[in-house]
Amino acid sequence: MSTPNIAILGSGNIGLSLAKGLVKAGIYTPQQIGLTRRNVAALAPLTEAGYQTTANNAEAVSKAGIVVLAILPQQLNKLLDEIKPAIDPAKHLLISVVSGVSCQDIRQHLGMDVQVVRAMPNTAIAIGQSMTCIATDTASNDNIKLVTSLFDTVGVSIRINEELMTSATALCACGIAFFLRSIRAASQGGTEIGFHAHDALKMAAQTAKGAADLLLQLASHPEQEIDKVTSPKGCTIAGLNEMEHNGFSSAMIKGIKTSAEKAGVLYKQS
Ligand SMILES: NC(=O)C1=CN([C@@H]2O[C@H](COP(=O)(O)OP(=O)(O)OC[C@H]3O[C@@H](n4cnc5c(N)ncnc54)[C@H](OP(=O)(O)O)[C@@H]3O)[C@@H](O)[C@H]2O)C=CC1
Ligand SMILES: O=C(O)[C@@H]1CCC=N1
Repeated sequence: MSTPNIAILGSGNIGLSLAKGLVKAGIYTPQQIGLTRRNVAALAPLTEAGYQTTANNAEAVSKAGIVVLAILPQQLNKLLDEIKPAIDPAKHLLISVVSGVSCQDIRQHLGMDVQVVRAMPNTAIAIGQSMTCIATDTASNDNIKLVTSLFDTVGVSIRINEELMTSATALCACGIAFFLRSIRAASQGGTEIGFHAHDALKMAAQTAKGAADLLLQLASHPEQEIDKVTSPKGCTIAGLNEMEHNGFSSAMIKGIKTSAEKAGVLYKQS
């Protein structure tokens, strides 16, 4: 079965990352992807690259089988009102990456029984390295498989219960920023102890990549790998303990909890 054409409504950070990731993975050609935003002129380079760009969401929906909602929570209701006349529940599958909005919220606003699957990717989707969490309430197994297979081409995906989607948002989608800030902080430390900024950043990023790969490739626990680094009376444990005295783990845990709480109210506050 060939994958239906896709319309990405909201071509911002995550919408464009998804489009680029799908093309890079060879699942779609740019010509099979519709991209929308109100300021369509900003999509000129994408138009040149062959994507179907328009400011008309309903038109994009009518040309697609899969419709990705990639706008901000506060922009969702207006967009749903706009595309409602173009949606055919027998033809369309909706994939929502919008944080804090349930499948039921979307069906309720549309007033129709269309199939909705939520996906929570992160921006590493642009390079095929997303951690994507997938959830639904009423979508068919075939459609869940279709969405999973799509996101499997642009990273790793897992299916979770829908009530955990706000937690997934914090840990994986926001998480990219948390780990990037950690790498940035490490590079700032590196510069203070003698490296040029660009060297320090490269060294910190590759070190972070190695740490992540140790866990993923060896399926080991972080503390098991940390124990291998911390020589008795050594410099690693001295640095690590200093970080913990300053609340390193605590700051990460509290930040993730705060993000999850915020993700849960984004739509209700909009
Ligand atoms: N950024 C991330 O890492 C992730 C984001 N998400 C979720 O994805 C969604 C989008 O986030 P993000 O990409 O960061 O946000 P952006 O603000 O970067 O992108 C939103 C895009 O939607 C467009 N837009 C707004 N209203 C409309 C409309 N009525 N019709 C068509 N396009 C419209 C905007 O362009 P214009 O103003 O020109 O219309 C903009 O390009 C959010 O719900 C977020 O929670 C999920 C996972 C990760
Ligand atoms: O910051 C946000 O609200 C969005 C959701 C996850 C990543 N970015």
